[in-house]
Amino acid sequence: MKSLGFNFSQVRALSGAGQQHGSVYWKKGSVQILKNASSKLPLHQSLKACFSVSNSPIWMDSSTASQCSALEKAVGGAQHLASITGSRAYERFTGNQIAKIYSQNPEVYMETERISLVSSFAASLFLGAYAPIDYSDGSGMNLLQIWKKVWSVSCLDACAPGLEEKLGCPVPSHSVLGPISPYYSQRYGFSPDCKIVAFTGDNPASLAGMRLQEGDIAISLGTSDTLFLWIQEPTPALEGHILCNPVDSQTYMALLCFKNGSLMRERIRDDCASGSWDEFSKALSSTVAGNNGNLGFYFDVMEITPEAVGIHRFNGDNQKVSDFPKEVEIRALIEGQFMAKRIHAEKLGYKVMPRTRILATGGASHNKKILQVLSDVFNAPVYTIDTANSACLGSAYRAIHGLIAEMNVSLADVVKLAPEPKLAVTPTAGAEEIYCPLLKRYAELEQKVVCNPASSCLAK
Ligand SMILES: Nc1ncnc2c1ncn2[C@@H]1O[C@H](COP(=O)(O)OP(=O)(O)O)[C@@H](O)[C@H]1O
Ligand SMILES: O=C(CO)[C@@H](O)[C@H](O)COP(=O)(O)O
Repeated sequence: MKSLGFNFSQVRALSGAGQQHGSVYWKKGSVQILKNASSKLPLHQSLKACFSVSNSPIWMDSSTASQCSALEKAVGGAQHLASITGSRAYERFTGNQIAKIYSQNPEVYMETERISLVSSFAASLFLGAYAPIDYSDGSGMNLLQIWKKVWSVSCLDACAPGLEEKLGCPVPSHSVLGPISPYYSQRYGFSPDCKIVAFTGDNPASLAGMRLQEGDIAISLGTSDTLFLWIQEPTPALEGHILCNPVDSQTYMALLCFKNGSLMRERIRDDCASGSWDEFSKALSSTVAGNNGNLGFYFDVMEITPEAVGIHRFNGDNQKVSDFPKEVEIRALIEGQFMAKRIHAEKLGYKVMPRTRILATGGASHNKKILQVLSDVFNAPVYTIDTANSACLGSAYRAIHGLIAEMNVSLADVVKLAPEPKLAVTPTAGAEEIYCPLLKRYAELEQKVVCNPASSCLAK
């Protein structure tokens, strides 16, 4: 941006977002190095000795099953943990990741003075000091008591000793953390008055960028697929996550995460469409809604929602088949991914209503043929915003909001002049009649492919 001539001196506030759940481990004494970083050097040179863990765990890590069981046991069971933190124990959630580091490398843990999320890590760079974790991204750790918005002592104690001190106090997501560090004003020309507003997770930032309203459903088609809703009175359950709302601390956000998103679509695109999205889209156009009853489950890696792995194809008579013609495979993948989203959103209590709007974002939301299937499966119109990078736009909105949020101004008021989402596609006539019975079949077949203790996932 500097070499493009961007005028940093005009920036009044900035915020940002990071993939949720990942964690960064700062070595004892690092805060001084961060504070005193020389503006003559790039940050990576000044900070290279600051980290006690060199490979930070990210959300795709699922190696903490034993820590998850221990956490659920320590607090009185999976539902009880969900009632406290909004989610039962998940492998990628930061508390379980920290517990693993502590149990495998206690000396590394003891050497760590601060643990940041990806979001609060990035905020720390701009602040030149350790930035607090915001309530919304903090809800993805299995550590935050989401009702009182304080760390849960029983969860902290179950994960590692002395953890509260290493996490710092969580703050409302709209908090102004302080002015930008001298490093950034000297090196890039920011005004020393530029404010840093708490950073948050990518999905919470997307909720802000899409200006989600109650009743809307947001579907992000990025590396992972996620689905999120704005809710007033959540009931945390054994499936899905409840997070504090990033733009309104009194309300909540429900989130479902599907690990087999774009990477799965890319794999089928490479196998069945010569690696071309155009060819992939043509296959969707050349096949009929409902795929003549053929449907499939495509999980190259262990899925989060539902817990299942492997590729499972069924013909119209519910018989398992080993392959489909290429075009049928492509439609089965996309229909299957969207049917799963609708079924699991409905399990969370969401109902598709006549006024339902689906707001689509993420890389695959550029693809109209994919959006058409989404619209047909949900029988609802799909909208997109000009930029598919809603997490980035949401960070800009949140930065402006942070400057005046204390005056009780809502984010909706701050961004009311921003362009409205654009209608991308509407449901095809007759889609509801096709997908109603298919959704029922998909839900029944899903029961056959999910992992449960009585059956091996891989054997099916
Ligand atoms: N035309 C397209 N059709 C379908 N998927 C696409 C298309 N263009 C990009 N993508 C997908 O978008 C993904 C990236 O989405 P993005 O939202 O940037 O990811 P992230 O969640 O990592 O931020 C890529 O993995 C790619 O598969
Ligand atoms: O784990 C989750 C949400 O719970 C992921 O959605 C991550 O937040 C990162 O997503 P991508 O940006 O890689 O899709």
